Amino acid sequence: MDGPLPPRESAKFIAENSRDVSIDGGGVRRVAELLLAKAGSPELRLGGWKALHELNPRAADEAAVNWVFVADTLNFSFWSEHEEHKCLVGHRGKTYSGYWSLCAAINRALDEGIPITSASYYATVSLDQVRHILRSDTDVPMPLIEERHRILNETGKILLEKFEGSFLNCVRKSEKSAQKLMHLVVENFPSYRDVTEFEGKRISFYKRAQILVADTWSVLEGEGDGCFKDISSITMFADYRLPQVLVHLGALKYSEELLEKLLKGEMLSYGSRQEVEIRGCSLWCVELIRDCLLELIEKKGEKTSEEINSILLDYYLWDYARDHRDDMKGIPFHRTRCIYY
Ligand SMILES: Nc1nc2c(c(CN[C@H]3C=C[C@H](O)[C@@H]3O)cn2[C@@H]2O[C@H](COP(=O)(O)O)[C@@H](O)[C@H]2O)c(=O)[nH]1
Repeated sequence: MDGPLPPRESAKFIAENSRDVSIDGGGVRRVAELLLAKAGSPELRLGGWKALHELNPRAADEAAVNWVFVADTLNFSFWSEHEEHKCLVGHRGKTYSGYWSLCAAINRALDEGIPITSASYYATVSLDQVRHILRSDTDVPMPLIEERHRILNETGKILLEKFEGSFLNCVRKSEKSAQKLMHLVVENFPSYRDVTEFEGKRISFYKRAQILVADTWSVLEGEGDGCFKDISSITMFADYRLPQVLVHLGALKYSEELLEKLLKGEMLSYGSRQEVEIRGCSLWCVELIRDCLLELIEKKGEKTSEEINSILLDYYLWDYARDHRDDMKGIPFHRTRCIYY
């Protein structure tokens, strides 16, 4: 049986058949114009991954690559029932929520001498130890702790068996191809298989596999083993924040019925029609924004030092969503509880 449609083709197919989610051409252009003003700035450059985020590793060595691997293996489902009542992690004097609470917990464990980024450790780490490592400073634990424990054991064992315990060996097997690395990850690590059905077709988003490739490219600063010749083939990462910010910016629109459902906080199951439409249209929307932005840069005759790709647009929009949390209060994010994003 041949594999699912790749993410970009999946997104195009979904956008062409979507009922409750649509892309707004005028909104796409306005977002591209917003980003044009940022072209060349640190927020839209590869170096921003380290420069703008103090929890990300500074180094570009094997340990840093293995830090990225364990972070992206657990990079899912941080949203809480009530926004004001959520998991928080304090680290070196600052308090972090959401995805950053995971990174803070990883760095806190390393500071405590717990080798959480070593496969030989997390392949057999116990549930109680994982509860301790990911502990919250509030009475709200990080969601899906049992799943995180199961995935750590499963992933650690595979990394030991197939890649001598280091994700850098998996990166080297990709021979500097982002696509090959993405496929190596989904073929070998079951928790990364973000695949579902839409209108009778098998489709894929591979959100965590794609962000793993992107973060590997970023932590290696696009050099050496991280110099992926096809890095621009990686799409944005279909999570629950990007749709929210794209709706806020007017590039994506929900039907009345869907908006009402989301405002009530109703859950959407992974793989349900509306959840797939939200993720697929968001992905396709960012592809259109990138095309429009590259056109505007071309027209302006501006040569940006680095090629703008969907990864850098995604990072920018995700950080934008973080920085504009209050402005976005009226726009609901979709609530799906799963291990894929
Ligand atoms: N599309 C997209 N989704 C991303 C990220 C990241 C972290 N990447 C940062 C790290 C280094 C780089 O500099 C990036 O800035 C996490 N997520 C997803 O968001 C959700 C968590 O959201 P909240 O509850 O607000 O923390 C959850 O689904 C998580 O999987 C991204 O970049 N793009």
